[in-house]
Amino acid sequence: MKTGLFFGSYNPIHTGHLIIANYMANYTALDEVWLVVSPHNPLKDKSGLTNMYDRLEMAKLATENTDHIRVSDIEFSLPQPSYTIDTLTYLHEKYPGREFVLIMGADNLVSLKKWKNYEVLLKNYQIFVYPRPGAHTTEWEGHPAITFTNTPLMEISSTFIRKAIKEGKNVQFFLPEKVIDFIDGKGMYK
Ligand SMILES: Nc1ncnc2c1ncn2[C@@H]1O[C@H](COP(=O)(O)OP(=O)(O)OP(=O)(O)O)[C@@H](O)[C@H]1O
Ligand SMILES: O=C(O)c1ccc[n+]([C@@H]2O[C@H](COP(=O)([O-])O)[C@@H](O)[C@H]2O)c1
Repeated sequence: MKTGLFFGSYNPIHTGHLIIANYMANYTALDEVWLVVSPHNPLKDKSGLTNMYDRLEMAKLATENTDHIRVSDIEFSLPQPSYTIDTLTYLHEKYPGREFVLIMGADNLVSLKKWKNYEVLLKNYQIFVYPRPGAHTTEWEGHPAITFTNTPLMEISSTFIRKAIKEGKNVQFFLPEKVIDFIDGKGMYK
């Protein structure tokens, strides 16, 4: 079973994430994609980060009726910040029958050399990378662990959405209706 792991803060999950997850789960050699909600990205400041249970709930609401896409809270019970190599080691032990592949945007590949044990990660795992606007990744071209995919480019980010909500703008279609209702109901990002 080839499983793609799409790690993220998902603060909040948006249509960009969902299109990538759909593409990876249904248009590539992967059998499934797990959206792994990370409590705390080690390279990001924790202030301004919505609590992980709300981020998890939004990811679940967004993927309720999707094929081959699941949401994982596996990092909630692991030490923080969330180092991907440690999560992979844990998952490898827990699911010995699965082959895990990492999915990341080119923006994360640009900072990969700052990640904990990134050489071990590259030695033991395949990484599917898709383009993000402004991310320059030429130094990685031809690397045996890295596969660049042809997913569409979408210039949308959680930062953009949080700012738009704060400014009272309409965010319809940037994220699923159910997630918007959840955010409104809790008065988040105001
Ligand atoms: N519009 C998008 N298209 C494709 N991939 C995206 C898009 N937005 C985010 N991603 C990717 O999804 C993963 C999780 O990203 P993350 O949760 O940090 O979202 P983000 O929108 O980049 O958030 P933020 O703006 O808060 O940094 C990362 O690998 C990131 O590259
Ligand atoms: O392992 C690391 O050193 C490491 C460094 C930076 C980011 N990550 C992970 O990469 C994922 C993407 O984070 P984000 O905030 O861009 O969605 C998230 O799961 C982080 O925990 C992991």
